[in-house]
Formats: sequence, C-alpha cells, structure tokens
Amino acid sequence: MDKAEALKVLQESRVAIDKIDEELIYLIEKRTSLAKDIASAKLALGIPIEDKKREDYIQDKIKKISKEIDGDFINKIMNILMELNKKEQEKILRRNTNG
Ligand SMILES: C=C(O[C@@H]1C=C(C(=O)O)C=C[C@H]1O)C(=O)O
Repeated sequence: MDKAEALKVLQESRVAIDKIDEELIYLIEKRTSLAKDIASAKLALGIPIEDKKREDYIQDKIKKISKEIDGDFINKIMNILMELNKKEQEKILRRNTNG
C-alpha cells in the first residue's frame, strides 16, 4: 500500500468509526433509559437494584456471542454498562424518595 492509498484508508476508516461511535452512544443511552422502568418495578417488588445472578448471566451470554473481543475486555465493557444502569436506577429512586 503506498502512502496516498494508506492515507485514504485511514480517513475512510475514521469516518466509519465516527458513525459506529454515534450508533454506540445511541444504543448505550437507549439501554440506560430502561433504568427508569426497572427502578420503578424493583421499588414496587421491594427488591434491590443489584442482581448479581442477572449480571453473571449477561456476562456469560455476551462472551458466547462475541467472537473477536477478548473476554476480559467484554467483561469490563459490560461492567461499565451495568454500573451505569445501576447508578441511573439509584438516581431515579433517590428522586422518587425525595419527592
Ligand atoms: C437492569 C437491571 O439492574 C441491574 C443492572 C443490570 C444491567 O445493566 O444489565 C443487570 C442486573 C442488575 O444488577 C436488572 O435487574 O435487570
């Protein structure tokens, strides 16, 4: 690959990444927005925000789906998403408690 071709590949790859990043943010916000209903359901059921059994199920499921990404990275990515969801649930429950 010559330099001109390499520059073209780099620029086109970055355009593709920018589009994927926008889609990822949209999906992460969509996933996190479900915290509202989940927090309300847990309040009504009198159950805690954190459900480790459910988290372990998700980790195992995602690792089986992923073919390219190292399992440790999958674990870290999903932990971040789940932590984000739990924080959102806590925020919503605090708002409900404080009126
Ligand atoms: C969303 C939930 O609450 C928490 C967050 C989870 C997640 O982000 O997937 C999974 C389990 C819980 O620790 C749930 O109970 O389903």
